Amino acid sequence: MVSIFPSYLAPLREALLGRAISRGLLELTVHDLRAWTHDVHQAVDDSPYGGGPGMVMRPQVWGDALDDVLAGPPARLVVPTPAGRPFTQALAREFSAEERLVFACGRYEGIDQRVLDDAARRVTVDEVSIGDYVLVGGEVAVLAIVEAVVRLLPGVLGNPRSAAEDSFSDGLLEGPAYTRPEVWRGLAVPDVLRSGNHALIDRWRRDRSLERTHRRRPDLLEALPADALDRADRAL
Ligand SMILES: COc1ccc(Cn2ccc3ccc(-c4cc(N)[nH]n4)cc32)cc1
Repeated sequence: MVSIFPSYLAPLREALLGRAISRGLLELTVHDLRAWTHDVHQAVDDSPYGGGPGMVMRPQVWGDALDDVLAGPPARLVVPTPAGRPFTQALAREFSAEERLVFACGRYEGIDQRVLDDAARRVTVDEVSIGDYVLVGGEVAVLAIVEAVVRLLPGVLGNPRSAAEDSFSDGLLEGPAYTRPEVWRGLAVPDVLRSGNHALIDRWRRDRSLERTHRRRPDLLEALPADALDRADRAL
């Protein structure tokens, strides 16, 4: 990863991801973009051609940085931007199959487009958005993307079932989850979950997922392949 705020990416070395690194399941290197500046002010930005608010990150510094960081085994360059294509669970799976990913964290109003155009001559460049809202820089997006990708790597999650079955894997939202106590502040756990009847439990969970998806994300239902919903689903 390349950033002018390398410490913003320190959380990637905590908890589950930190353990995955110490277990050798993945390697993480964070570079400070300013290492590739040569002027005393270590300038990384300049005014935008055509005018407009804010500053744009200079191509020379990013070009030199990516020349070095992209050298070595083939990598895919991931560049978070509000103007990117949506980052989805499908793209997370695609990224998780890559041997090497390089993340360019922009700041200001973004990176001079020629940096991405030049990189695209050598590697696959993915400009991705993590949602329809504007952040201040790419680091938070990289934290989200890396977490979504690394949890899919074999051995990272204690329970591999959870990655295979988590929401968005079957195209629906996760339903409600419960644990002890059976009654908490007058609220009881749905009886079916304590029935031990796993066919009934699976049906109940599927119904809750369908209901929630229908209520909160009807777009996901529309996107389901025709054969994804069985007769019982449709009866809901
Ligand atoms: C209007 O154009 C703008 C362009 C960039 C910015 C700030 N900024 C600079 C680099 C950078 C990288 C990613 C993102 C981002 C990604 C998502 N999903 N939201 N925001 C934001 C970023 C503000 C405004």
